[in-house]
Amino acid sequence: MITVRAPATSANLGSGFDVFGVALGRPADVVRVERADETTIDVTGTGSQYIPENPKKNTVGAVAEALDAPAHIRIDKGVRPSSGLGSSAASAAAAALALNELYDRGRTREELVSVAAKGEAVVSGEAHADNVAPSLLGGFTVATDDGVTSVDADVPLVACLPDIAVSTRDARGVLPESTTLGELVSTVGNASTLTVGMCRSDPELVGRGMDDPVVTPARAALITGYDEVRDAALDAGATGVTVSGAGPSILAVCRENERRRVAAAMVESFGDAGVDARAYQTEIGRGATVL
Ligand SMILES: Nc1ncnc2c1ncn2[C@@H]1O[C@H](COP(=O)(O)OP(=O)(O)OP(=O)(O)O)[C@@H](O)[C@H]1O
Ligand SMILES: N[C@@H](CCO)C(=O)O
Repeated sequence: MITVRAPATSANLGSGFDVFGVALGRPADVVRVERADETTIDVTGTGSQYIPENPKKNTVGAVAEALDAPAHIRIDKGVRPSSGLGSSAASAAAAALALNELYDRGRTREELVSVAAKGEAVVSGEAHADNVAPSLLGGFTVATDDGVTSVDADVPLVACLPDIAVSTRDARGVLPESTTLGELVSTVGNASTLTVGMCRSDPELVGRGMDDPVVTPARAALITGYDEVRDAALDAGATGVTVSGAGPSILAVCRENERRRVAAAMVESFGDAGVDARAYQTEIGRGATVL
């Protein structure tokens, strides 16, 4: 039996839609695999009642098929589904690393990114790698059609998860089909600022570089209280705030000693909007680990 812990992740970071991602220190999924003649799946943990155990509908089923590695797979969910914290990707990343070990397939972590992304296609119809890449590799990742690059970064974060669900499929449905040249220039500038900030582990630059004039405004409308929660986080000292992945979680970047204050302000502001929420005070973390 092989057991793997794979972390939650935050994709997009505003200006890096479908490209940027970071691994979070917590929460995480834990996946156990044992060889079997055919794949079966059991799911326990947070939100497990909403997750299909049919291998054709669960992200780990697609991973087992891609690696030709049938197994009994037990998923203990620490990352709530439809959270914007890469829940479906955490299971897929953990399964990819675990099944690679179990069947001695010899794939590198970089090679496993495209395997785990096949799991994401089961959920949203497209094989995005921007959550599975950081969940496997850790740190800050840049996933493009040409492959994945990553860098370790030390940046304090708060991920605030409201008690509402937004599916990736629905959140992609509200996106504009085109953008202006001015918005393109601004997005490239911000994404570049953010990347330099990650290389320097500089929360000021990372926060400033998260601004995005195209995707985030369209999605904010799906999250009750978004504008108020963002303003509360900024007032409490966050250097930047954006929608985490496809939402509804909201991600704030801050300095080390301001995480607690930012987390409290975000939860209180969601409360004022009539929405229960919890905040993870975390940081950019490492990738999946074999336990
Ligand atoms: N192993 C799994 N873990 C979690 N969700 C799964 C899994 N397999 C299939 N799903 C389905 O995927 C959907 C959740 O995925 P979705 O991409 O919408 O959310 P997310 O992974 O939390 O968010 P994001 O990708 O925006 O960070 C739910 O409908 C859930 O039933
Ligand atoms: N980049 C993806 C992440 C969620 O799977 C999106 O924002 O739709």
